[in-house]
Amino acid sequence: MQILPKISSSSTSLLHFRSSLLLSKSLRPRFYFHSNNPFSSYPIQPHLHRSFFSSLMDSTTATVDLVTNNFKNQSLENDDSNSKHLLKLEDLNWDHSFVRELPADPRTDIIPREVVHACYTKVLPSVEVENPELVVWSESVAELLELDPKEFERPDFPLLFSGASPLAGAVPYAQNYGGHQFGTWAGQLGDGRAITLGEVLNSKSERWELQLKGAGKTPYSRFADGLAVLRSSIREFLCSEAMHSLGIPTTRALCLVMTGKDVTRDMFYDGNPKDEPGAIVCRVAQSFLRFGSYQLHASRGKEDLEIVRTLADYTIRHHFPHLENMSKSESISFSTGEEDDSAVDLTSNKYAAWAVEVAEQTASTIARWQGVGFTHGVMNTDNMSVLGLTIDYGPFGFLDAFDPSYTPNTTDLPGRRYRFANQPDIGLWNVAQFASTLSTAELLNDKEKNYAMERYGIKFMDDYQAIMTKKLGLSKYNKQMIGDLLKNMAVDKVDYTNFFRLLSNIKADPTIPDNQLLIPLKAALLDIGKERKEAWTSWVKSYIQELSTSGLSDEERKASMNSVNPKYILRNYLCQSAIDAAEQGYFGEVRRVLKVMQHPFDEQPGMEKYARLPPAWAYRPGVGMLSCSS
Ligand SMILES: Nc1ncnc2c1ncn2[C@@H]1O[C@H](COP(=O)(O)OP(=O)(O)OP(=O)(O)O)[C@@H](O)[C@H]1O
Repeated sequence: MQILPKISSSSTSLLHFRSSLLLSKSLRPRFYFHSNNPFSSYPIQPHLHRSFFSSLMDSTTATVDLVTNNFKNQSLENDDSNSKHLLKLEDLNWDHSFVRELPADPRTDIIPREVVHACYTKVLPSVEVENPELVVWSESVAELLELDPKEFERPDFPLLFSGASPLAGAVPYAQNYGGHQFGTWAGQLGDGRAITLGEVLNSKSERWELQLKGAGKTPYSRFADGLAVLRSSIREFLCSEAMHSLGIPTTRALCLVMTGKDVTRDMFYDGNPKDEPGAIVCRVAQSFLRFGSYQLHASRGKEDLEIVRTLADYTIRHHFPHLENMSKSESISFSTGEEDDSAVDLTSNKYAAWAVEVAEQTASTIARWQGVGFTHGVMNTDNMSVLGLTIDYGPFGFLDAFDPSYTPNTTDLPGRRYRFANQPDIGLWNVAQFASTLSTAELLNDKEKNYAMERYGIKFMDDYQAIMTKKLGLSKYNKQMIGDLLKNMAVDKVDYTNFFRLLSNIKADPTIPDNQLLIPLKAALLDIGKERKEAWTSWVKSYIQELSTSGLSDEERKASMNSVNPKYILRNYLCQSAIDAAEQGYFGEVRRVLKVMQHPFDEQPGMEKYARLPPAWAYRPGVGMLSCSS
């Protein structure tokens, strides 16, 4: 069964949007060129209508504090200096709730097959290794597990984290899930090369799932080999850690081990496969459950709807426990528009409250992607975390020259479905699939489903506006100013990261003569002609005027802007340099890039070369744009 919700394209105001959601029984989001979304300055598919986001732009207010607080919350987890009792690997406190509480595949072989009525299959890592080596590790992830950093020095560490030797206490399994890929239902997918070792509880009762990506075949491997190569593993390791340091919810990475065995890959899908070094990343997250984990069972008809409910209960119990006992005082009431003015009472249905949280967390994460210019590249529903984490670092890319139509994925080129500017709409499309799944399982009614989707839109715009307001150092959201800026940036292909970092050097002094206004931005506004200089000068003038109302000193504003505008971003070419060195056996560069990306907002004297624009070689195939071959 295909679950395809619809959203009316005629919604031009928030009210209209709400009503149209209510009117359509089966909701199907469509993808629009959003004339009012400042990211979409240039039409990609002009024949399509404008985005529903345009209708929300004027009706939500941004609060700068929201962003400040969110960024603060993200860094809390490392603030546990008082509770240091460090563990050996053997002492980890394994929990295995997933295996205990959810239906299992009765078989444990790895023969590719449809696995029905089950959320997972117990399977052991089967990857072959030859003198495996530890390439890089994250002490900050070890801290989450309360793991002694000395454990990384153990001679058996590479064997344990390639899966070649069993880790005491682990009960490995592969998860079963499905998904929509590029908008089409793909059926069962599952962990074809990721094998979970189990969940570890730390002393604060935080749950962390450990998963080896590239550890060998599972029943979900279909025709593939269950393996991963060094280049994609380095990209996943570095980017997940870099995203965390940028304050963006993400899966993490504990370590990366090179197997010592080659893996054959056709990197450009051009019929020229070659051998590449194999590798395994140990990923860590509170949970790797995806929208597709629920979708798969709902797609299999009535008999399996009970599994959707069981999985929903499991997820709420372990990952949204505050919803189990929500009291009336926390209730949120919502008027759904002219046609049906009754309220959605989230206290009467925990699944509705859950769907809203999933929608909002997804929206919030995507707003942060837009803020730093991150393009995921493969936002299929099997890559949408139910915790709103960024998951699956395939052909991702951070924007260099600003281009709203940028997609890092060569497979995405014909339609650019996953282009930068389209990510907010795709997020909604995916949330709609998730909400429809819950509604198919009779956990949500139509009104609750619509409400979850509407909350996505509102939360996205609130967070996005707050982020952009802070990036520019403004006291309130200014749609016109931000829209004009992004238009200028797109015309002149201005580097997204460097521009915002330099912008904080502008002084809020209206007496600065016109011919000096662009001096602070010189390094970002390269090669612009006279006419463009005029456009930029005019923008900077209005910007300075707006700044003068902010009440902040130049120094205060600069400090605040620099806390959200990174100096260092994991550009694809930096990943590639680290990969090239590692493939030659030199791991120092991967480790150095990790260190730099762990402090993206700091100046880091001596490391300036990691903030440079991409060199000419960065435009060669396989660096700035990648296929899914990994
Ligand atoms: N080399 C491989 N061997 C077996 N299965 C694979 C392989 N590569 C991808 N898959 C499977 O293909 C599906 C979609 O691939 P996707 O590119 O999202 O995977 P991935 O990068 O392996 O996964 P993840 O989403 O866990 O990061 C998933 O079911 C995945 O497990």
